[in-house]
Amino acid sequence: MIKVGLLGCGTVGGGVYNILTTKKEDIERKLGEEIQIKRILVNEKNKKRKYDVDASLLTENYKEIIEDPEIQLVVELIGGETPTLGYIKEAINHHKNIVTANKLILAKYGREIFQLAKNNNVKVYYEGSVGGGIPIIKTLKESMIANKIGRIYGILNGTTNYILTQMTEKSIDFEDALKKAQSLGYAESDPYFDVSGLDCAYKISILSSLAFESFIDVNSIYVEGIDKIEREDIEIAEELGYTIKLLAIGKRYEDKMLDIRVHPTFIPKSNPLSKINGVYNVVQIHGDVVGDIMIYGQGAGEMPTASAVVADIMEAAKSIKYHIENEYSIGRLNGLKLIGTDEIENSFYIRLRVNDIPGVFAKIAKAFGDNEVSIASVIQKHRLNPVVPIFLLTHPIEEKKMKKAIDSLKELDDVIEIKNIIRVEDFNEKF
Ligand SMILES: NC(=O)C1=CN([C@@H]2O[C@H](COP(=O)(O)OP(=O)(O)OC[C@H]3O[C@@H](n4cnc5c(N)ncnc54)[C@H](OP(=O)(O)O)[C@@H]3O)[C@@H](O)[C@H]2O)C=CC1
Ligand SMILES: N[C@@H](CC=O)C(=O)O
Repeated sequence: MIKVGLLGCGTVGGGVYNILTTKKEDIERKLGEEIQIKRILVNEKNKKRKYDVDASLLTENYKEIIEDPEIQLVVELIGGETPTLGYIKEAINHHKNIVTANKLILAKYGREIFQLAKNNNVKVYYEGSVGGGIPIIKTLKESMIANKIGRIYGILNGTTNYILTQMTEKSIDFEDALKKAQSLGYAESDPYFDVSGLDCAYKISILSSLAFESFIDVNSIYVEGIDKIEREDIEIAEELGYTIKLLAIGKRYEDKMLDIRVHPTFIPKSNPLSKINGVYNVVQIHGDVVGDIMIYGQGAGEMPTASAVVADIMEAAKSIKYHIENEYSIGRLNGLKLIGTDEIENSFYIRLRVNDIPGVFAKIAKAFGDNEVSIASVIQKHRLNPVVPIFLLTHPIEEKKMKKAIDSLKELDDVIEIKNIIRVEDFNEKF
């Protein structure tokens, strides 16, 4: 019998408890071993819970789990950095294997945690940390092991994808869509992490560390969230044949450089990523042997995430049962440098408000240099006003050149305000 301690019994922890108790026999049959939850750490023992959790298992004292010699596996589903990082490290020092869905901890402290686990000859499993129910960690670590990965595209945050879909399809406001995502259990306890793009940055740093075998410092990733996206941007994107998604990008250039970033992106409607809606996430990977693969599923929520966590628990139990040694972990190679976004060439969508005077487009186009702007248009419904919104779509241009052009736009008297700038991904690069 493998005895497990759960840290947290909220959205995901509750789902894990439910699966481990209702599918107990099934799990034992598949594993050839019983899994027993011995203790569950929560913040408040007397809180009303969704599932009928055996009250005798609940504790508010983490030491009852971490210092229990019978518990071989600790499943961390509290989230955040404090007190979680300390609990994980203490558990490893007590020779417990770890399962976690905590992307923040892995992205920020992964190297330290994996080293500590190696020193203590225990393992850390983290399938639930990226893409909810999508088996993406296993895909990268095992199924694609023969490949050199050239590129990863991911829609990796269920909350923001749900919000953008609601804003696009149902014309629901940002705030209302966020409230719905929270009530469905998709959002982080502080939804700032979702909306700001940080959650997505943690996830792409974990995937990139695995794919490019090079520990990625999450603080050096360019991150932009969805908080500046307005309905107008979504409508224009639709008219132009694009959908706006919060896209995570990881690209390898010539074994020397990595381009890793997270930002709202215009995705052509012809690309399958544009069709991934609601809480669904997707990861598209290019490997030199297999070519492109795409894997998608629900990226957040109780049961999809619990599915990934229970898979990890079962794998950890198997490893404990058969005494399988700790193998490699993320970040084996060094030396790949991150490129700053200034060096990267993209097309850009730019929305501004200008005085509606003859010749205003010509002045704006001049700021970009000849031939850099492919489409410039007035948003027609505002045409009778003296100040009108317009948008531009540039040809591919280096970001630093685009910024220079924006600076010169700001100096034009007829440009009242730059409302939004969004990158357009063309998906045509070859790896
Ligand atoms: N929700 C989702 O869709 C997904 C979440 N994740 C990750 O899974 C983890 C858990 O998320 P989620 O289940 O949504 O979080 P919840 O907020 O729903 O649950 C957190 C749990 O931790 C307990 N807890 C919080 N603080 C403490 C503390 N200081 N000491 C002891 N227990 C504490 C809470 O106790 P109590 O119940 O008493 O309040 C609760 O049971 C996070 O790392 C998150 O990023 C990953 C993928 C998807
Ligand atoms: N808040 C996250 C939860 C899963 O990681 C999301 O919305 O994707």
